[in-house]
Amino acid sequence: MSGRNIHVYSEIGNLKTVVLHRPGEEIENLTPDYLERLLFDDIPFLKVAREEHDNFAKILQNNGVEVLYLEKLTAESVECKEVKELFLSEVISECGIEKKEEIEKIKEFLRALPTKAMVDKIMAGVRKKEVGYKEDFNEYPFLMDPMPNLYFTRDPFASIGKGITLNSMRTRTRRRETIFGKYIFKYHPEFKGSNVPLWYDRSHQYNIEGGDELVLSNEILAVGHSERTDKEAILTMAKNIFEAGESFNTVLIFDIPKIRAFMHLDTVFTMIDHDKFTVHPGIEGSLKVTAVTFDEKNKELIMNEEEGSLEKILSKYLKKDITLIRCGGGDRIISGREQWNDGSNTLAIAPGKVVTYERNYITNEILDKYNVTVLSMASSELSRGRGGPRCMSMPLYREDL
Ligand SMILES: NC(=[NH2+])NCCC[C@H](N)C(=O)O
Repeated sequence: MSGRNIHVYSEIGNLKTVVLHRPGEEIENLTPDYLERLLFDDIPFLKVAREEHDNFAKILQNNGVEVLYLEKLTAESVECKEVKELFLSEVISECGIEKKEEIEKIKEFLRALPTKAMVDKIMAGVRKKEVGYKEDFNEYPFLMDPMPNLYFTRDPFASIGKGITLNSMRTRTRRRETIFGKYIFKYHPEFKGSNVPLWYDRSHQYNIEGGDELVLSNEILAVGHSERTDKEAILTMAKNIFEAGESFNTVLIFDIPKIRAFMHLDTVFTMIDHDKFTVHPGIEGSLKVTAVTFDEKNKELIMNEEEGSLEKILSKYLKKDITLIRCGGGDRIISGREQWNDGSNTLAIAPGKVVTYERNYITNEILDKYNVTVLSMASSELSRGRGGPRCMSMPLYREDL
């Protein structure tokens, strides 16, 4: 089976391969009691969420993108007995079960399933009654929590250059999601031989999430210091990338407000063409940008705080005039509404060709006026998880510009 490589040196190069996760039974395991802890604002109707997601996949496939599914890649990675045992032990060890008897029961229950069904069940969560325990109505029903955020494949691991960051997620509910990427890149028949370099590892103390990681060019990265990502993690990742001799020579750290609406940099800022970005006006006034470079001789990072407007800073580093397209046109109400529904979270599948949510029709009309090709999709149910088309996708291969 031929090896696959990671190759992502821009946000806009023709997208050739992407990882998605089709919303699973984990969505049906959401209830009001746990919505906040599980990072959802409402309970999606799974049937419709799947229809919307299938349409998303079809848009990509109709535009020449190979769609891989996280759940299938994981099942293919843990098929062999030894790896499956390692995987089961790691997944169970991180779900907070303490009693040895419960650990053995849930391991036996999962081991007995066909591999793909086992992966689907781990993602969906395991209830106490599924392994033979009595459930009182008022007690917590899960032995293993559901992972409803898995369809936001942008965050647990992120492709940069030839490698990935295997991320250390901020919240407990999303931490186990990174185990899937760990086993795919270590054991999947099409990846294990590629020795994909890790620019960051899930075991590291400081947090970083993929929604904060943007590849602006083959030299420049932009990373959000956000509600979910620590500056220390960005610096560790930067040093690993610089020392590996990749083509990147600068990491721009965007210090953005630490609030849920702006949870990741890509909720307020995405690249859509060689010289165009969408941006939420809510970050422009207070934005602080720090440029991180590398002193090869002393093997040290150098940090310089950038002055001036976002356009000026981007123009300086991308060496071209930059246009910022404000989500919602800059109107306080429209921008607020459309940013909340991920109007700034565009996925570029080619230069000037993006996937967006149809509900953000004002921003879409503005993009059209800038000659951006907009492929819009319904998202009434998907939006309840508070993520957009970029959140729901992790590129593995983009053609160079
Ligand atoms: N790249 C992104 N903007 N991801 C959005 C993730 C949404 C998810 N409910 C969370 O809070 O983590």
